[in-house]
Amino acid sequence: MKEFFITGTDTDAGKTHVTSLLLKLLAQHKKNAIGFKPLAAGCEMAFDQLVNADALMLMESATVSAKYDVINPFAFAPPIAPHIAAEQVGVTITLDKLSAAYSTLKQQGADYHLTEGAGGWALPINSTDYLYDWVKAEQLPVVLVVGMKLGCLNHALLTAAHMQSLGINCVGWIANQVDPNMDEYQANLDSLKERLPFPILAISPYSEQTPKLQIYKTLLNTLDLNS
Ligand SMILES: Nc1ncnc2c1ncn2[C@@H]1O[C@H](COP(=O)(O)OP(=O)(O)OP(=O)(O)O)[C@@H](O)[C@H]1O
Ligand SMILES: C[C@H](N)[C@H](N)CCCCCC(=O)O
Ligand SMILES: [Mg+2]
Repeated sequence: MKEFFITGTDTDAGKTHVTSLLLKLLAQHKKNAIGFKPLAAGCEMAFDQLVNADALMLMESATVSAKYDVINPFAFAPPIAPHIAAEQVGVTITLDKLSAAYSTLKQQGADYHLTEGAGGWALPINSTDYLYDWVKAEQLPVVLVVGMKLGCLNHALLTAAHMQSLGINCVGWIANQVDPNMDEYQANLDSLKERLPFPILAISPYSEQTPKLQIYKTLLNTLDLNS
């Protein structure tokens, strides 16, 4: 069984975009894979339940299916910080509840479990805990999606430094070109390659029509897709 937590430099960094591509890559290699979106804020009612576009996209890209609630156990309507949305409806998100939901996900028969975070790395889940506390408790290997835009150097380097301070195993990062007109894109990419303390796994070029990954060998090694 392999498992990864996909975090990002910020909300809209492209975590869902990249996680969906990773699930499709696993499908191409005939792997049983499932996505997990534990916390989703920004949901709509459909068939009497709140559903989130990220969770639906992960479900579409996965080879293993499961009921919606299993993929997305915490769903909130307003597109705001999840712990605030939870408080508004009297829900308390806890580390134990997240772990219980993750156990259920792991009973669905997948060999790969890709969990998408929410927002950036330092996401509060209640008044005292952060989503990274859960990542640490579960000892999940982490992939950092860097949304390539002005400001991403600071976000990426602070995220990496904080992960290191917690002893998190970040297996690598993926450059996601969210801004097709970013000035000095290549120089920024090189600056991150030089400074981030973990390897680049892939580049996700800007594409609205046919999203794809430029895969580095490090990604195939990380996902165990060499054979
Ligand atoms: N490589 C790309 N090319 C073109 N569009 C992209 C790319 N990556 C992301 N996008 C678009 O940018 C937006 C934000 O991406 P995405 O939803 O994956 O971010 P996120 O990190 O998952 O955000 P959230 O914190 O809400 O979960 C989406 O509309 C997505 O389609
Ligand atoms: C609504 C949005 N798309 C995400 N689902 C939640 C983003 C939370 C960001 C919290 C923060 O860091 O300020
Ligand atoms: Mg997302």
